[in-house]
Amino acid sequence: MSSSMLDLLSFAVFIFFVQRLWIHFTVHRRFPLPPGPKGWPIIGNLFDLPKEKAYFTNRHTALTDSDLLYFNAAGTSMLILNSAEVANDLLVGRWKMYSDRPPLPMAYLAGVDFSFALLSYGDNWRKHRSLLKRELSPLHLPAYQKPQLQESMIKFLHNLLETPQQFESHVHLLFGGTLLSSAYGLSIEDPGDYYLMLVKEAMRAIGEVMIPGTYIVDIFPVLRYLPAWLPGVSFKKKAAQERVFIDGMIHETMSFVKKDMKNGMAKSSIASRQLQKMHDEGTWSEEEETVLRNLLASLYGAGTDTTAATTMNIILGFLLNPDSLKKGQAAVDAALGFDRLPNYGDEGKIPYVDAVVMEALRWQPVVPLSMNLLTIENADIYGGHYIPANTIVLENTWAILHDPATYGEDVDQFRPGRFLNPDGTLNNAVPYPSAAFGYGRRTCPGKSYAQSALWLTVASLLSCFDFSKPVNEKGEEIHLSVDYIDGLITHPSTFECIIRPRSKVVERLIRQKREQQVLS
Ligand code: HEM
Repeated sequence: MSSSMLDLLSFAVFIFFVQRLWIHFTVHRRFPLPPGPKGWPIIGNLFDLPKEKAYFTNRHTALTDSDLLYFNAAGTSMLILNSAEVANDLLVGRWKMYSDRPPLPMAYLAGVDFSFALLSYGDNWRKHRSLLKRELSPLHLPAYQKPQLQESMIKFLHNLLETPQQFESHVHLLFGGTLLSSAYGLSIEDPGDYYLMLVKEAMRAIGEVMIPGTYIVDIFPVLRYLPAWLPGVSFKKKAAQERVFIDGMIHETMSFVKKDMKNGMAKSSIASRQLQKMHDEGTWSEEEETVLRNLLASLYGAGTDTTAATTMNIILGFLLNPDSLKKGQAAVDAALGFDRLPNYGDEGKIPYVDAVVMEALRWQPVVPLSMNLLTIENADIYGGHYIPANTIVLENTWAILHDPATYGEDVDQFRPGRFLNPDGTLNNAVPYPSAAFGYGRRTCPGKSYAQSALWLTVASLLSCFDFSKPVNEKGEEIHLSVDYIDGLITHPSTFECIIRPRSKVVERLIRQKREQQVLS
């Protein structure tokens, strides 16, 4: 290294420490960091970070009078927001500073940088978001997505009738299959479908390269420039292996649509409609197609496990609180009678169904510690506390939705009735659990789609089936012991449930509808 380079480097180090000292003696004296456990030199709170159920632990570690909890994980600042008030103040009120995503070097090496959900906030993100809005806004749902969900629901109910013990797999097929059909026009008939396996493999790969703290390149990003043959750089080999599945999902699905469009056989889908629109309006370009392709590839991952896990929570809620099942069935029967299945024309007419959806989103939020949002360049001062630049901000959705002051003392129970007035109408004084979908600019763009999908699922399950706990050889109910599996999306561990059609009439209705569907 030349002496001028060394001089420059020494100067940069000098400036860095002067800046640190200045912050320490001026800013921190007036504005301390938010409360948090006292850390060790250099490693800070690295060993204080909860290894599992962080959302729960963070709420309970939060120091008395503050809803902020601060960790310094070996130099990386992390801030947990434990109340709706601070989440609103920062993520909504100061969205310009709190809408980014942190860099994920390992995930990028494996090709996950395609994902809309991980894009940095800016023009490219806006382009993706407005395209999605065209297809998933509440205004557009009735044209394409709702008829699609209605179709898939018949297949789902029929599957439950045939093999009720495989209900978990049927739930995944319902939401995954519908999204693949909506996005690409794919008809997914069974869990072994080629495209379904392709996206599932890609999801597994994405999950593996995004496990925090697993790959050294995530701690020292500069290592990504080293050649793969060097010792200690095996993460590059792993990234290349997983990239095959991830690229496969992005490209093969889109190739399927383009081939069918060329042959004039393409079914209506987001891909076919948007590609056709680009060609009709003369706006097609490689770049526009890439935006569409990457956006669509993000939907399965963001939309399947979230809705499926919420549905599993609903079934679990019915088992743990059979009274909610009885009340729900009575409400659906009163609105529909006994000679037809629910449809979207019934939306808004059965408050108990809305209450079940809201309660499931609140009771076990499937993203309990919402994704990371990062202050971009600037530090911030909030509530008398100094928040350093580049802080990873995590919103504790679980804590927000388990606040007894908002939802009552029995927040840990599944009780849809908390959202209802005594006369059975919706009680607007109890807030909708919107925190389940995030705050600010990065709030979930699939919210309306998810709500509609869950609404029809709940109405259909209540109308058609009975759910009960499994029994032992003496006919006694077996105690349900269900744990929650942490991950990008939290879901209940596998549990058993007895599912039976409520009547011969409903059984016949489902079979008739399915037969018509297969013949058409
Ligand atoms: C019960 C169902 C769902 C829940 C609870 C849920 C929740 C969330 C949450 C908490 C976020 C992060 C928000 C933030 O960063 O602050 C998110 C982002 C996202 N969700 Fe959902 N989601 C659901 C269903 C869906 C569906 C069905 C789709 C698509 C059809 C979808 C697409 C997305 C996308 C693309 C993002 C990334 C947005 C961005 O980064 O700008 N989600 N969702």
